[in-house]
Amino acid sequence: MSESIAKLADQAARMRQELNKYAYEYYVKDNPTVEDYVYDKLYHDLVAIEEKYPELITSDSPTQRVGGQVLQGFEKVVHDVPLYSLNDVFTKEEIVAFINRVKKELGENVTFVCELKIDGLSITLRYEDGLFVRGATRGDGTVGENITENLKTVRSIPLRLQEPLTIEVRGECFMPKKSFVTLNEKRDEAGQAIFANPRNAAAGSLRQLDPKVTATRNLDTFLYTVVDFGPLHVANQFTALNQLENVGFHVNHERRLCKNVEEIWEYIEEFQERRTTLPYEIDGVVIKVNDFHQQEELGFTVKAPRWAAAYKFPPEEAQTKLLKIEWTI
Ligand SMILES: NC(=O)c1cc2c(=O)c3cc(F)ccc3oc2nc1N
Repeated sequence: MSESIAKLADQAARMRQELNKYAYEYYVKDNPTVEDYVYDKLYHDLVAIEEKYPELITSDSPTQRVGGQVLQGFEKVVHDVPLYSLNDVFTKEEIVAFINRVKKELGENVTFVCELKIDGLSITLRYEDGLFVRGATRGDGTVGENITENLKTVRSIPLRLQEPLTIEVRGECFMPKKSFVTLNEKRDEAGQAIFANPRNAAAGSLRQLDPKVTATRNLDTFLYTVVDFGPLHVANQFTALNQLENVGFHVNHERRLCKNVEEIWEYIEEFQERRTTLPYEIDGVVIKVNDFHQQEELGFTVKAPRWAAAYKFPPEEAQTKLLKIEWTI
């Protein structure tokens, strides 16, 4: 590589770092430090360099987010570690039973983490030396579909982590409510079938064979699990979530440490109230034992972790029916 090309390569690398930093501030920290036109100008200048010298293009360049070719289909991906589902609970009594069972096995010294249950699609993301190498759907928990090209178009998914980590992380890909309304308005105007809910719209958008279509759907993510938490050097779920955000992932901020059923129920009631005001759909609250060693002690059943429970909100229409019944009595 000649002297001037080497200098250009360095300049392009610095531009990518700057652009990825702006994207992290905007999509992950929700706290942009520059106006959009600054980002757009720098992005435009990087595209100009890469168009002139394609050999300088790297996989983590933001210009590579919207993939090239339309796929014929999705390759199968076998998950080294299965993506389990969660045991659902529907009442406070069932939460009490869950907490009592956990405390019976672990003793009284247990802390729980409550997280919002995002109503999207489970995804798993693999990084090697900090670079995004593969993204897949949950599928049946053991075999999913390789949707890397489509996930690369999701702006909150980092193409390069802030540290050169080799890890696999899991989370939810979802369509924000505002994007869902706009998409359905456009589809309705175009005489196309509209999506029933944001979850279906996200599923339909991730199953597009043409990444250029996925790129228009304004999908977002919240990550919540590190498959092998070794590289992150964290001992519990709460710090794992903080670390996931520090290395570049979008993590939901409404997470809360709870010591007992009362605190858990307080969190549930708060978000049952706030549910309609959130910019994304949730269908409940996930309650997890916080300490990873205690999680390992409890382990898994065939289908679900014994150290977590998903409290499901009553469906909204049922809630209004309930209100009506109370009113007539
Ligand atoms: N939809 C969600 O927002 C959400 C989902 C899961 C899971 O499905 C899940 C499945 C497991 F086997 C273990 C932990 C989990 O944690 C989770 N945490 C969340 N916040």
